[in-house]
Amino acid sequence: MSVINQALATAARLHQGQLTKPQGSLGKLEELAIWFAARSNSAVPARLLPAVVVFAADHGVAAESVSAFPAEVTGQMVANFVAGGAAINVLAREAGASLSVADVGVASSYTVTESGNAVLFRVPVRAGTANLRIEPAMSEQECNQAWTIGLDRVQEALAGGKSLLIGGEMGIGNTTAAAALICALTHIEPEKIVGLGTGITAQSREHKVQVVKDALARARAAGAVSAKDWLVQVGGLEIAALAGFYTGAAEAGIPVLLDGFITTAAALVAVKNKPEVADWLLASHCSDEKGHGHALAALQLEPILQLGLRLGEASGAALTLPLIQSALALHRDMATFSSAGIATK
Ligand SMILES: Cc1cc2ncn([C@H]3O[C@H](COP(=O)(O)O)[C@@H](O)[C@H]3O)c2cc1C
Ligand SMILES: O=C(O)c1cccnc1
Repeated sequence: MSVINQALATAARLHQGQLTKPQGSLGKLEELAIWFAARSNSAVPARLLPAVVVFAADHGVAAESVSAFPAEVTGQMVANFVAGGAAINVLAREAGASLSVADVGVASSYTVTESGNAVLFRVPVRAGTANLRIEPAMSEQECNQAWTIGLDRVQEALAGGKSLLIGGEMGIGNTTAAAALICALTHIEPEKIVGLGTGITAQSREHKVQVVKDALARARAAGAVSAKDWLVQVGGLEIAALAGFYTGAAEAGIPVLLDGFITTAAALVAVKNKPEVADWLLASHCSDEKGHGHALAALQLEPILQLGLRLGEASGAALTLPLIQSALALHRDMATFSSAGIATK
């Protein structure tokens, strides 16, 4: 596991104090620049080279009517990513981030026409998870296989010189799996965590709460204890790949920008599995999904934005990139009091 460099943080803080502005006047942007300095090789880090990887997979629990959309949408959206028409295609392009999609377990067949800005890796572990309400979502071996796909994506990003990793997800039914994981790992009750996902009714949400309660009771009876046990029992293939992705990023010493509810559930798994992963995580936004704020608080993360988003796909993280790049540009390019000949206090 890579360790963060406190000496660079101190040097970056000193540098901030010399820039031509009242100290602290750039608020959170100052803290962001210092945060990145501690996770780079310089007190004044270079512009970030961000990579977005969207992990896609299906969920057997979709059979329980927990989503407003049918399961086929997962594969159809993968085709949309490759064609360039999804929100994340637009946002990654705007932010200058590379975009790839990893199919780690889409159940339906889909046809792709490569015309957009996303590269597709077809590496399905199985055709979607099993229904986590009634049986383990996947086997331990399948979970490890999905986790390793996340690690592989980090290696590719490293080889490409990327300096910030963003994971996204696509998988109809995955707010149910994410909610179950968050409940299991934070001991917060499902009523506080289960949300509306793609836009189910309040009545459907009550049913979704019961599905999560049943899944938790079943998994507990099956002897789930560790974060990885819970991932096998109530997780998802894309969530396992994301947890591997975050763990690999921390091992390689590359900062991670989290997205919404599902990616935060994956981060919880990664951190409960290896607490040092937490040092490398930054929260982009707090989504409108009911339990997201609780999950971020459990990770002691403060989101940068709160825009009422509830999309996923890494959209919130991509939207935060321009702010982060601005924070680093200010840190890098502003004049100092002495270079500009400006009187100090
Ligand atoms: C067209 C469309 C595009 C999406 N992009 C992300 N999601 C988001 O919605 C899903 C989770 O919500 P639930 O648990 O209610 O199914 C995930 O696929 C997530 O990424 C989408 C959903 C839809 C319908
Ligand atoms: O918070 C999210 O990432 C989210 C919320 C609803 C649906 N999909 C994703």
